[in-house]
Amino acid sequence: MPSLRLHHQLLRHCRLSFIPTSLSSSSSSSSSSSLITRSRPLGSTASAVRLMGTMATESTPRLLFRQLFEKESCTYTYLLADVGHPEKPALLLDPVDKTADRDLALIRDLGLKLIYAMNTHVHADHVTGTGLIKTKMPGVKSVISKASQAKADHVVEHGDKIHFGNLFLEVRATPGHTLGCVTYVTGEGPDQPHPRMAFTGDALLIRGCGRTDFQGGSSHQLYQSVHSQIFALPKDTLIYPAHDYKGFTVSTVGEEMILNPRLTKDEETFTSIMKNLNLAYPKMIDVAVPANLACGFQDSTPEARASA
Ligand SMILES: N[C@@H](CCC(=O)N[C@@H](CSS)C(=O)NCC(=O)O)C(=O)O
Repeated sequence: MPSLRLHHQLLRHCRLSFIPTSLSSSSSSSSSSSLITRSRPLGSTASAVRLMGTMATESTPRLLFRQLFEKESCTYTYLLADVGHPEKPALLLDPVDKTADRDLALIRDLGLKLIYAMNTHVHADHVTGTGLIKTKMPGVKSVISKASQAKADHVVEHGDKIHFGNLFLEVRATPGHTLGCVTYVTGEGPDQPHPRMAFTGDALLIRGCGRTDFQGGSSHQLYQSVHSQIFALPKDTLIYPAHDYKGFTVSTVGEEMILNPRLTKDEETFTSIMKNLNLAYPKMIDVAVPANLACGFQDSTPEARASA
């Protein structure tokens, strides 16, 4: 029975806090603990930027994964680390300022080395924890998409790979909720987690999707993004969104392709649904957007931005 199989898959995944990946080590695996690589030519820019020169002995990647919740904005923050690597390099996806201390305490307790604090997009409903984390843990680098036009240490584009230890995330452009939305997907390969995991931000929510009525939103773009970049992933890919308002924690591509009440419709019906959502503007939008364009610093003067 397909629904039962899905249920077992989810249960199995949720019970694992350490996800071992393949025991075989790839001959091409990187020995540095952090790196952002770009497969396309970049003109005069180097095609691979080494962020930390630390050399480590090759080790078996093993994913530590935690889903963390911020209850005021119903935001999920995700912690991922390669605990098979001697440095235990870690990254945080979509941290919130209000829970930054909790997240950093967890990272210290687990003996991880946080290298990236990343955002899927410029959030409108809460202030990102990225700026605060950078001040509290010097050396951490912020990451966001170039299309978001926000300030960060590293701006990434579709196709880039974000390495942490011997694991990596692939960047997929999924505009529509905002112009600069990206989905981060765990890598494909024998040493990478299976099933794959997609961190969809607000592009695809469980049984829903991000609104498209501000910040360069477009229902047409969102529909195309989800269908071409997320629904094209293997059906067992786990969906981890940036928000949930109903108590869901995880879904799969296969499940959303069948059960998502908006994205299973044709594009015209989808557009009409989105036009008639009639949602109130997020309460914090006027504070959050300028702050998040400056890496989460609420003082968005040029001086504050320069020191971000
Ligand atoms: N009430 C909340 C904002 C709720 C909201 O608008 N959520 C966004 C994502 S955060 S910008 C959204 O896209 N929701 C889609 C949906 O269908 O609910 C607040 O005031 O912060």
